[in-house]
Amino acid sequence: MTDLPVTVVPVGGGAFAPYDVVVGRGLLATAGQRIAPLTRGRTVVISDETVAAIHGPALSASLTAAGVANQIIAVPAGEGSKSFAELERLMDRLLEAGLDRKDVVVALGGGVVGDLAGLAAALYMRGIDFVQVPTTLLAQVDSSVGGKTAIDTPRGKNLVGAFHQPRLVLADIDVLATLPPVQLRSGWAEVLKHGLICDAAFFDWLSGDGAGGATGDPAALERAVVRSVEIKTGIVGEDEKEAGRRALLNLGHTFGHAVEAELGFEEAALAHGEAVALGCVLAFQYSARLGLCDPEEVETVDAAIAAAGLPTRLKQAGDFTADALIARMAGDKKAEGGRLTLVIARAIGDAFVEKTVDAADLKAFLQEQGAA
Ligand SMILES: NC(=O)c1ccc[n+]([C@@H]2O[C@H](COP(=O)([O-])OP(=O)(O)OC[C@H]3O[C@@H](n4cnc5c(N)ncnc54)[C@H](O)[C@@H]3O)[C@@H](O)[C@H]2O)c1
Ligand SMILES: O=C(O)C(=O)C[C@@H](O)[C@H](O)[C@H](O)COP(=O)(O)O
Ligand SMILES: [Zn+2]
Repeated sequence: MTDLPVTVVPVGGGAFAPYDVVVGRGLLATAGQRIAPLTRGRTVVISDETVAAIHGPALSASLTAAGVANQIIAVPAGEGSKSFAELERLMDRLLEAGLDRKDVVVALGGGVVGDLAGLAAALYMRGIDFVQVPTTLLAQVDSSVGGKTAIDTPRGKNLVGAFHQPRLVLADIDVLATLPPVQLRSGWAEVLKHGLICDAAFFDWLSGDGAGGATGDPAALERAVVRSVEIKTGIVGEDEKEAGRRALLNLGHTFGHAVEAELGFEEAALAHGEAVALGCVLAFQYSARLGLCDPEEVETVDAAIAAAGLPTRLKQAGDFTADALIARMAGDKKAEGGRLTLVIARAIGDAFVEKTVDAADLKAFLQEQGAA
């Protein structure tokens, strides 16, 4: 096993089997040794074409060295792969590979691969185990942890899915070195979100001394990943299936998902984290409009998000009508009986779920923000 220090964040406390999130450097090279005990000597690695070409060989060699026979199935890179069509192709390839119920699959990639492979694992023979090896910042800080798996439909984001927790998560900070800058920024948005939800001191650090993480500083990235995972696992351990507190992790997402759905998933014009960044600014602006949050706090949020090179204005994402955005928001999974639900905030680090959002007021707000 590697001599490099790692941080192990245990996930548990819920109704699911506990597992570890291991964060550190050089983890890909020793991944085989960590994954081998979970397998019966073989696995299928699910990746996307970009990640498979860059990091597939190292993972494959590590598995082989640990005595785990392996093959890689690669789906096209991008949000378009979170689709029924790609799920069907993937299920068929898993069946063709001859996996049985005791086999384990490994997801090597960003949130798209993790969400798709996780759902495939949840469905394959009614559920087999899977391991997450996240290769984007977003996947390391967020999507690989907590067991939400899903595909999109033209009607909206993540509307078909399952809760299916991984057996193990291996977050190797070194793989982030090959990530395009836009993807680092996108992941940084979910990191900032964690601070905005419940840790003002973390948010201060992210906007100050830790800001280099947004452009790839490995030490800042490692600290940001560890703290994000601690925050997320703390919430998921209490509320796996989003009966209550887990909805906080959706800060920025009701607006963000509406924007993503309006833009379309096939050729996603905006990365998920970019949409979330914009959504967080809108959530804080709306909180100030309701008189809940000090406008100065909104400016601080706006400035930190803009400084990370992330969008803060609706017009930066495209042209939208308020009615279309509200229709999308009403179809969000948090909405109950058609009632709009939003995660808003009293202050940085103090977000809460608001279940009675006035549609007419929200429409006026979106129009003030540039929607038609
Ligand atoms: N399940 C959850 O809890 C959860 C949480 C947050 C986001 N998500 C979902 O995650 C998805 C977004 O994930 P993402 O931002 O990781 O996008 P992604 O998986 O599409 O990856 C972004 C791009 O980076 C490339 N890439 C990945 N790792 C790389 C590396 N190390 N080097 C070079 N290129 C690399 C990919 O090929 C892709 O082109 C969205 O669908 C979102 O809904 C899910
Ligand atoms: O883990 C969660 O819970 C989250 O909400 C994390 C989000 O960042 C993530 O994008 C998630 O996929 C959104 O979930 P959804 O239920 O709104 O589709
Ligand atoms: Zn998200």
